[in-house]
Amino acid sequence: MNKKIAIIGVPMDLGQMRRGVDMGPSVIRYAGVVERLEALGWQVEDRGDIQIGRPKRFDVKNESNLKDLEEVVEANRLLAEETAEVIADGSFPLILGGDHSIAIGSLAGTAKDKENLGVIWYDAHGDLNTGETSPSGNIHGMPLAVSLGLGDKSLTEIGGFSPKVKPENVVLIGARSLDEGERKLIREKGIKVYTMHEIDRIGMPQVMEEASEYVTNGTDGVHLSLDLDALDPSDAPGVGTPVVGGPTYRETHLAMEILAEKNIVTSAEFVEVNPILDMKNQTAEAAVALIGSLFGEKLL
Ligand SMILES: NC(=[NH2+])NCCC[C@H](N)C(=O)O
Ligand SMILES: [Mn+2]
Ligand SMILES: [Mn+2]
Repeated sequence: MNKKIAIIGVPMDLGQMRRGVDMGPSVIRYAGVVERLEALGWQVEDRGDIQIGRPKRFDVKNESNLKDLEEVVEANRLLAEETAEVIADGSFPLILGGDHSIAIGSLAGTAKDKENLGVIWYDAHGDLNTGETSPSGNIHGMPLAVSLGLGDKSLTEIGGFSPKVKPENVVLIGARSLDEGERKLIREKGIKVYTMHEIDRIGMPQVMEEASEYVTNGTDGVHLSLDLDALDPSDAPGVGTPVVGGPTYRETHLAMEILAEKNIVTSAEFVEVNPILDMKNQTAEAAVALIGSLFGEKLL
């Protein structure tokens, strides 16, 4: 990792139906992300927020079963450009969501000029739906499929190339809620998944050892996409699609610390923090603490 971090806020809430996740970047800043990173010796530039269009009415699906598609496409286009710019400038892009649909733009930006980007998808969900398989029409359930080149063209072609990532360079960690189409896709593409079963069985340290090895094998960078709903809802209640039985705050810290030790992550995003559903900003504070660990914070 270099010593420069560029923060990009993406106040996106159109990829799902719970309003409030657009305040995510704001509450993560309020929880002290810049100060936390500066205290670790990083040079931090907060580039402010990506502009998000407002639809006349929320949640209107198009014929391909995609809600608020136009606004999601436009914001991700802007995010892809901004992310690529930050990387060209020699900084580490740290993207703050917003719902998980923004991973479409951040991966379009980070995968530009990279043949083999590795991806760690730390999430309760697979986010591997397309318009055809999605039970909800919510684009936040689709970004990983889009990045693999699957789904609506207006999404896959953001950044002017597709796919952004190859299935063999992706690892899912923390999965415990997958739709039928997602399971099928995982089997078909042979995508590596550490479900809660594996985490319970071999423990987080072993999972992170193996996953780190896996995503660095033949890759030219590693993007960490961390959905706060990966954590158990008792530790991260402020998310729109909570699923019981997740890794704890402590296990997730350990995961971040292992990634810091290995020094393999080249870009990251923290998404789905929704202050309306949160308890006294607990989830935003968890995000900031995890970001601290990812960037090298230690107690002693
Ligand atoms: N980024 C997320 N929280 N995604 C949740 C997706 C939930 C469900 N699989 C769907 O497609 O609607
Ligand atoms: Mn999720
Ligand atoms: Mn997600």
